[in-house]
Amino acid sequence: MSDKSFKSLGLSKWLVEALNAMRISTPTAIQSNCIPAILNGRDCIGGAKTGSGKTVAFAAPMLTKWSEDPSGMFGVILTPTRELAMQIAEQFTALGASMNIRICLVVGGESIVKQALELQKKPHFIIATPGRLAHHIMASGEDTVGGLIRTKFLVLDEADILLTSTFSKDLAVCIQKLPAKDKRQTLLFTATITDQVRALQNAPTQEYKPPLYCYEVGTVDTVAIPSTLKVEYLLVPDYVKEAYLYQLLTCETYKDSSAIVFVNRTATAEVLRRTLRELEIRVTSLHSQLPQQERTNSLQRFRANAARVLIATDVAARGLDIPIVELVINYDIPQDPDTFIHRSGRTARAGRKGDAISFVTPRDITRIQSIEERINKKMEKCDKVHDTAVIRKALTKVTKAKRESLMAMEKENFGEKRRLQKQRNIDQKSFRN
Ligand SMILES: Nc1ncnc2c1ncn2[C@@H]1O[C@H](COP(=O)(O)OP(=O)(O)OP(=O)(O)O)[C@@H](O)[C@H]1O
Repeated sequence: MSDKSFKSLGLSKWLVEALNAMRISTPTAIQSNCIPAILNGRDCIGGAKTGSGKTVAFAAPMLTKWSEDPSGMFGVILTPTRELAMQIAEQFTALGASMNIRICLVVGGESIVKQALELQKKPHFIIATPGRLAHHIMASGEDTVGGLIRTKFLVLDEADILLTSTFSKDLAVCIQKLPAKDKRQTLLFTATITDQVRALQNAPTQEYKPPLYCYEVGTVDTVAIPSTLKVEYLLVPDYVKEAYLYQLLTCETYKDSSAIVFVNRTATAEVLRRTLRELEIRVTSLHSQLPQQERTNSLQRFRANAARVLIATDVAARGLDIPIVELVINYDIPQDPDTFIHRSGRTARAGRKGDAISFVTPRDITRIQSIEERINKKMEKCDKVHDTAVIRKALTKVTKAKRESLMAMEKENFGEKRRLQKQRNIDQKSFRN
């Protein structure tokens, strides 16, 4: 937190009131540094840890400028996942409610026709995943996407991943429809600034103009995770991972905690969801193989605490802001240390405490070392599950539940080889739209 007020940073009075109504009254470091620069017309790279208020850092100055001239399409905000786009759209809607703000959500899995009709009404802000916005640009007429040429702002939220090859084609289509780099402001935000993002400061590209104002709070050379986040590991033999998970979720410390369990594959998410449900844990799941309506419902149930545990792939790793989450479990260790930072950052947000526990099998040692090096912190050994007799007792129950889950999945043809292959492919592309 800083000693400045939002008003002294130059935000409009109506917006300061809207922020205060959400109990956001003292700017965080990223906010007090980036808001004046953006209001001054600068392009900006903003790097700060997970849960440190980056959304307000880019939204508030844009909303202030928009309210001075609230006409036409004003800003485009691109994010890697549908759920994150939905969350940002909700925040913009809430902040701009008193000013009759018009927001259009453009994400995969929803009606293209409905989105095209909304785009024709010239919303003030478009919050989109690159794949679906690119689709509209290529498939719709000027009456739908023509207004994009007058937008004043482009935001890349989770900029590091949006600048990777996964998104490059779609991003290029979107950018080519926006005003040239000198005629718009470009804002890039992430908790994990990569060299590729940082390089934009010095090297002009066709799409981005230096010099950018670049502000990084504690993401380089210091610990890259929030100070309120406790990181621990649990050594787990591969064949009893489910029993350890059950033990951890039902141990004295976490038996009532909201938890997200991250896995690397959709098939694992499905087995775990069914197994834990058999074991009477209130569980739901989020991954790219679910229909969009189910994804949305699942997340809503978890946000509302109707489900206590969310089993998720990396579609849930970035940006999601669910204050009740107290525990993140890395059931599978991610390959990229930055993914660990984003996953773990689903807890310990905005100064709250949270725990991230990683299940480590002998195969994962190298990955854990890379993560510790990246976050600049050693993980401590988790002492919540250590009694082998207890694990052995749980094992019988958990093995039975898992067997029943697998049988049910087989009956529903979930285990079919071709389908699993498709899942693997889609899972790799799960960020695309
Ligand atoms: N100045 C503030 N004071 C108190 N709470 C704040 C402030 N700014 C933002 N918040 C709250 O902090 C939480 C985290 O903010 P936000 O989601 O923007 O984090 P983030 O930095 O984008 O994280 P991530 O890297 O995970 O996307 C939100 O619930 C938000 O409402």
